Amino acid sequence: MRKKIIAGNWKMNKVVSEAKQFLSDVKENVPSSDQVESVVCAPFVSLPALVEQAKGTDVKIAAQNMHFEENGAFTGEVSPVMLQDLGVEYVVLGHSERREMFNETDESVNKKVHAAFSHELTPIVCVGETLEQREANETKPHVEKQVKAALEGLSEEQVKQVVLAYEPIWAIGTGKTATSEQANEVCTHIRDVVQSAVSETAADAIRIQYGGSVKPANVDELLAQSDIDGALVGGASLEADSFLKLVEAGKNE
Ligand SMILES: O=C(CO)COP(=O)(O)O
Repeated sequence: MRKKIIAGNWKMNKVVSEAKQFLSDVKENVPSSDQVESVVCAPFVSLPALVEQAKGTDVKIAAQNMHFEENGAFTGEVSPVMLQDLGVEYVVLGHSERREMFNETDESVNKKVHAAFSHELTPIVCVGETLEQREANETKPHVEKQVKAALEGLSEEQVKQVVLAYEPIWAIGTGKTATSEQANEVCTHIRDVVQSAVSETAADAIRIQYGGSVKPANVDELLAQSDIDGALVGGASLEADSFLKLVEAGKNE
């Protein structure tokens, strides 16, 4: 049985004091990490404070991006070495906003996935189609290409630890959630892709989140689907109450 993973992706929101307030509101109230993984994906500037505050609690801290190189002349970038040194445990890679606005490619995502494993960071790799691709019936081939590229060159053991997040771009921040059946259909396809590209064991173990307008009102139905193992949540993860409802839902399924 795959353990559910609920991750709040704050995107470019919250100053450090707000981030600390959020963590103090949730840290004693999240379910045990034996039951569900609760992850907060925060801007770089808040990571040191959040990692400190999360010590000894069931909240895990994630970065929202990183460079693939360990150090060097990359002005403005943050490296996997720096995240590992801080005690960050997860890193979101290849979010559609980064692919669309910051030139993230399948190739750079794959390099970052390898860099994550070299530095004991668990990658949460985002994939998903645009509305145009969905309407042109290109969802499955597009997502398949992204998944295969992201996992290229990983060992079976590493693939088992990856978290994939299926986020249809047309459902992000729009209030339009994919129906749970639509979401599950693509997540099932992703698992089939992992099975044929890697192995049945890897496909059974890998966790696949859904993301795109997830909120307390629709999370139960999404998590009840056969191939959805969690949620990557933007807007509805910003308030402590709402985040707590989402992680509780992960526990119940
Ligand atoms: O992009 C997302 C999470 O990474 C989804 O954002 P929303 O939950 O705000 O639609």
